[in-house]
Amino acid sequence: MSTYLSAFWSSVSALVSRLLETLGLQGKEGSIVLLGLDNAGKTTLLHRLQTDTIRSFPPTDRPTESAVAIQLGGIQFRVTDLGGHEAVRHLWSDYLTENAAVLFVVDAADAVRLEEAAYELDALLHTLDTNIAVCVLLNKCDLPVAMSTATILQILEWGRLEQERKSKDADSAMAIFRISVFKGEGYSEAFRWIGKYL
Ligand SMILES: Nc1nc2c(ncn2[C@@H]2O[C@H](COP(=O)(O)OP(=O)(O)OP(=O)(O)O)[C@@H](O)[C@H]2O)c(=O)[nH]1
Ligand SMILES: [Mg+2]
Repeated sequence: MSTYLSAFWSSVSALVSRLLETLGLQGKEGSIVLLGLDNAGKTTLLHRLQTDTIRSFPPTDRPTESAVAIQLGGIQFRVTDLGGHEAVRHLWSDYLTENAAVLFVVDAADAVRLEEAAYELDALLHTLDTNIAVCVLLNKCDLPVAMSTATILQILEWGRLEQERKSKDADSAMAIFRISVFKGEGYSEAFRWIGKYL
């Protein structure tokens, strides 16, 4: 019986490996930089990825790098969490190396600061190499006051940002996902997307 079981599991794992290979995700490694305004939820996300638990953190002042194995895609990511408050945003540019992808986290429930987030995203895209994939995460979608995607896209001027990047490089990649770190929703899809560009 146990021989049957172990044969079964080894064929399941072979099947999963083949599937990941087909998806181009097997054995991949990449580095990701977490950016976005202070209080967006970057450190909470990194901690959830590492431990699948939620806890609170003081604002990040020093960049923190962690290796995180994302189970879903079978990809090993190195994630660097940077502080988002204004005084430390100048550090962002030091981490935008060519093999990194950017996760830009936005607090979808903070209407007051959405324009500030829009300004920073715009500024980032102006300095960023077009071969660096940019994935915007609209976090805190568990809150009833979270804004609709349509409203956020309009305030971020997403259409213009996309057009400007595409006009510089037709192959440039950017995408946007609604997530809730608290509920554990949305970010697996985002990592799966970003995995294609590492
Ligand atoms: N409702 C809700 N709150 C969240 C979620 N994710 C994070 N938060 C809260 O948002 C606040 C800020 O989280 P942090 O992860 O410290 O934010 P940060 O982006 O790392 O901030 P800096 O380090 O200052 O740049 C905390 O109170 C978190 O508990 C979420 O999915 N839903
Ligand atoms: Mg932080």
